[in-house]
Amino acid sequence: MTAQILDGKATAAAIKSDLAVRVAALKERGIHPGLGTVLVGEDPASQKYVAGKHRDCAQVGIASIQRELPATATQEEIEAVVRELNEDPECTGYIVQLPLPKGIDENRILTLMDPAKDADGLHPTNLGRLVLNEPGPLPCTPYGIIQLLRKHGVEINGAEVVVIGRGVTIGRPMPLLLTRRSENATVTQCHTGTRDLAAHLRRADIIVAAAGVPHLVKPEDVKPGAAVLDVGVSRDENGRILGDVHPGVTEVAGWISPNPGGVGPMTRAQLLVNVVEAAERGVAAS
Ligand SMILES: Nc1nc2c(c(=O)[nH]1)N[C@@H](CN(C=O)c1ccc(C(=O)N[C@@H](CCC(=O)O)C(=O)O)cc1)CN2
Repeated sequence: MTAQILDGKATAAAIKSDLAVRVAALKERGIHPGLGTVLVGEDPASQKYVAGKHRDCAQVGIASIQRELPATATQEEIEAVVRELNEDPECTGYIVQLPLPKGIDENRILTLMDPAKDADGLHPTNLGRLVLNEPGPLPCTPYGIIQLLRKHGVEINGAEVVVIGRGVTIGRPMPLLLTRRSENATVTQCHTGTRDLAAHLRRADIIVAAAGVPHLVKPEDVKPGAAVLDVGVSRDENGRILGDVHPGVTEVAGWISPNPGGVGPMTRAQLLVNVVEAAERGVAAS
């Protein structure tokens, strides 16, 4: 068996062309969505991701607001930029690119954001809304993964899903989304304390690998026909991406997300969905 491709690039392109129409409709009503990004330091991967987010904005007609600080920026300097974006009427939603440099209190920065402008769905209020099943922005990578599965007709309802990882952007929120009634999956969360990862993987209909450990998911541990989402990003000595999924898994799985070209573009598309939905909610409330 050779796995079918969960094509994030094509799926994200379709989402973005729908968003372009919605942005045009908002502009006709005098609403001009603008996405802000806060990038601290010179990490080449983060610079690339942020540049991609602004390229996407240009494609759908969302204005871009970019704030860059050096790696030496203090907690107070970053907080000042967050306060400034909270007040900026041109910025209808924004993100703080993670990770922040060592020594910076990331949770304090996220908490300081105006939850109504949190385009990442990572503010404690918005994570709380997710737990309570109330409307709000959804964390971009987890919701991008759900959309990727839905658009390719992969059955989530009743599926046994293994999520590997427990970070704030993916591992923590992913099970919350998958266990909503609308998705209805059964989730096992694995992490560095899991005793027998392979035993869990072998039972999974869907695997979300977000550990950041190159080739952690091996072909012999994947159930034939399973859907495998490769979220991990490590780099080889030439800067090329090494995913969490061993290339041999393609011969066993039913579905596989390429990396690059899978979950990354979906993360960016979902970010724009959050910006547009927040603007539309504003219209509905006015
Ligand atoms: N504030 C946030 N920080 C981070 C998040 C997040 O959701 N919010 N997630 C990741 C990084 N990320 C988003 O910012 C992200 C990762 C990957 C991509 C992407 O388009 N990847 C391309 C490949 C790019 C390359 O060659 O390196 C792909 O997969 O095709 C976009 C965004 C951590 N930080």
